[in-house]
Amino acid sequence: MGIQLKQNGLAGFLEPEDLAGMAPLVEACAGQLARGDGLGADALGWIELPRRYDKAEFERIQAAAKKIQADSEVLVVIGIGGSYLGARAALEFVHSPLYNSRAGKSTPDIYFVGNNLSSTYINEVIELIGERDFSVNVISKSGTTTEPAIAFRVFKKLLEQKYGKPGAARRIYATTDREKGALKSLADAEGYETFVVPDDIGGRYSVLTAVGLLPMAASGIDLGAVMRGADDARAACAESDFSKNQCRQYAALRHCLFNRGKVIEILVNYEPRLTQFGEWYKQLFAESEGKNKKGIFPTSANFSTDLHSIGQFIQDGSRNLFETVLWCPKAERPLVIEADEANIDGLNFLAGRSMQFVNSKAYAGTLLAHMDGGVPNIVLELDDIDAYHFGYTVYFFEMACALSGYLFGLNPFNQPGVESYKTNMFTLLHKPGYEQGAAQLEQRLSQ
Ligand SMILES: O=P(O)(O)OC[C@H]1O[C@](O)(CO)[C@@H](O)[C@@H]1O
Repeated sequence: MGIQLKQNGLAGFLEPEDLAGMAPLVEACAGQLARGDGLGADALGWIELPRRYDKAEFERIQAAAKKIQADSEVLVVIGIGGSYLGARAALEFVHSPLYNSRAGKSTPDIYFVGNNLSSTYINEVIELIGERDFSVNVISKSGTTTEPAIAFRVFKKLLEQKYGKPGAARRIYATTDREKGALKSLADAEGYETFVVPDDIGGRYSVLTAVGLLPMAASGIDLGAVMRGADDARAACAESDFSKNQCRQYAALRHCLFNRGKVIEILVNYEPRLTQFGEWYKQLFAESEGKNKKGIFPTSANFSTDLHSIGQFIQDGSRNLFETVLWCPKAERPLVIEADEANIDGLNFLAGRSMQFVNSKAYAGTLLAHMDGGVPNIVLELDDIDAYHFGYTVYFFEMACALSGYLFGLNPFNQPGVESYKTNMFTLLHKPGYEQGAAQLEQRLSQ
């Protein structure tokens, strides 16, 4: 159960001493995290979360999910960044990227909005909801982020038109700060049920709080299994013997590769259910590591799909890449390739083979080809792609990311760089308090 780290894709790129040499540094970082005396120490609530989560709130989340399932055909989840990526990843990881279209499903369709500024997208979601009953889960730790705030205005109004103000209030669930922020004030004033993003857990580390758990529960995901997976990962990631701690080894290996000029990590999967997990991973590592002109640039690829697009570059382009492959040998729903009498497509050599067998050869063949092309591969093997492994994998990456940030000497729990675009956008929008400098920005744009 859990994740197995495989290093055969590193042969020829790293020596055993490389890993051994990193061990004391990683151990020192792990010690700082455990003692809480490193950078960003006020944001370490995620470390013990799988065993110390608020059980009363957990019950309330499940009760709210039951109510949503009973009175809504659609749940609109409003949030951006860490306030939506984890829930979306969970939905696809545990159910399917085709979750909303599944025949005979008794849980609500789930649409994610407030994660862009496209009016076309919002209008399309409104059309998709149509006359159906719906509820809204608005999620924002700060309670002030522009994208979800605009989307919430739209969907709040729709709910109020359809159900009246008190009826709408019974269909709005707000996940936000315990005390402060515009969303908390609004929720208190209007009487929405609220859930908490704990003070000591940052947005991108919040998927195992109400932020991710309410949408997961509404979709029928077994929250107990998610938290069991996360707690098993917590125990495995705390293992003091470096040779048995796969999370610490992963953090060490990616840092060794960075030191060899491999400054881009591609998180690869061979299963469409993992595509959104790649999106969640990108925010986790990019906001945590990408600062002070340091860090490994995180990106993701979906194979074999992307072998037919960016595969060329990975094989043969600039040699500053490494891959971390999330591989699951099992297919939850197998499919056997049948013989065909005419065999015009020449595929009868595969007759009787499972599609997963072909997938496994694509994985093995690609691993070797990319190694031959100069791209080292770390493999993280999952036994299954289910609720338990979602919790496990989330925690494993959260810990690896925190360790990696400390290895770079960074605070992995802030994101000061995200403010620059916001400041410019607010200035250009003439938001009160941001008027200064508008003319200068407009002049630069007109050049
Ligand atoms: O939950 P909030 O406060 O709306 O923030 C959403 C996202 O925006 C960011 O703060 C970046 O602007 C992310 O770190 C965060 O996950």
